[in-house]
Amino acid sequence: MLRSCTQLVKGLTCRPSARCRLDAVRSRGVVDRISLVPFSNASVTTDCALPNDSWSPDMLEQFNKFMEMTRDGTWKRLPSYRKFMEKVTLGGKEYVLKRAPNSRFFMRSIDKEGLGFEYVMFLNQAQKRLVCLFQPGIYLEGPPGFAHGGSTAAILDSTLGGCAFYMAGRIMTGNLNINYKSPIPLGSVVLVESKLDRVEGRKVFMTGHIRSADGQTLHAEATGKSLFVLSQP
Ligand SMILES: CCCCCCCCCC(=O)SCCNC(=O)CCNC(=O)[C@H](O)C(C)(C)COP(=O)(O)OP(=O)(O)OC[C@H]1O[C@@H](n2cnc3c(N)ncnc32)[C@H](O)[C@@H]1OP(=O)(O)O
Repeated sequence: MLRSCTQLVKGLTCRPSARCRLDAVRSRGVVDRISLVPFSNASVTTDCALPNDSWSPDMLEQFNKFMEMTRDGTWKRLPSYRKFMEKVTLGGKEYVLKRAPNSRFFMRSIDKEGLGFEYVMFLNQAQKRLVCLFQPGIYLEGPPGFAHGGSTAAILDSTLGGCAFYMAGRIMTGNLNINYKSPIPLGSVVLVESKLDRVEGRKVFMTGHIRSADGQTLHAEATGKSLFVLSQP
């Protein structure tokens, strides 16, 4: 656990409090082509894709590495909220997404930091890639000490779906094929990689995999049959 993220988040300053306010991160490295408007309720508008005290040194190291790559604009950090966005501007067109008043975005539904899905996503539009740094918390347990396969599917779905969304438009998951290769230890840091393979009409084909942060272990892979279907125009 961290004492403070002041020293660990390279080039950025924040108060050494439980909730770091990384304004410097918020103001850069965020997707500009697409505008996402979160709900106005303060309890759900905190950007969760920023370091908090539950992040391990390995998670921070990976975060710093990707933040460095946002400097020249090739990679963008994606903000993330407890409630999903209410408006999306995509390719100049605005979509209003109606949500139930007390609903939560599934991936951010556990309030206490570090217990559920801790993650941050980075998008590379030129390469049609989205990478997610993921640290599974103890509420995601399946086999003793390891992440539940459903949580692995959820982070793959969100990463591949996010990539399909940012690269192609509004989608629904039609089919997600996963081969589970090696269990993911709770509290470890893994890299979830996704890439847009091809678009055929309304079908968006994606590939992806999950590796340990050191690259040595392949935890899971999503095959080329994984399919996201674009909404009807
Ligand atoms: C930054 C964070 C971003 C977060 C991203 C969030 C990602 C999470 C996304 C989700 O969790 S979505 C929720 C889970 N998914 C669903 O509940 C979807 C349920 N299924 C449906 O709503 C519909 O079946 C679907 C929209 C997927 C497709 O129905 P449509 O009536 O719009 O399309 P249609 O059935 O006409 O199929 C269009 C094409 O896709 C093909 N297709 C559809 N489903 C398929 C399937 N399962 N396997 C293979 N092909 C499929 C279909 O054959 C056809 O191909 P062709 O154009 O070549 O004829």
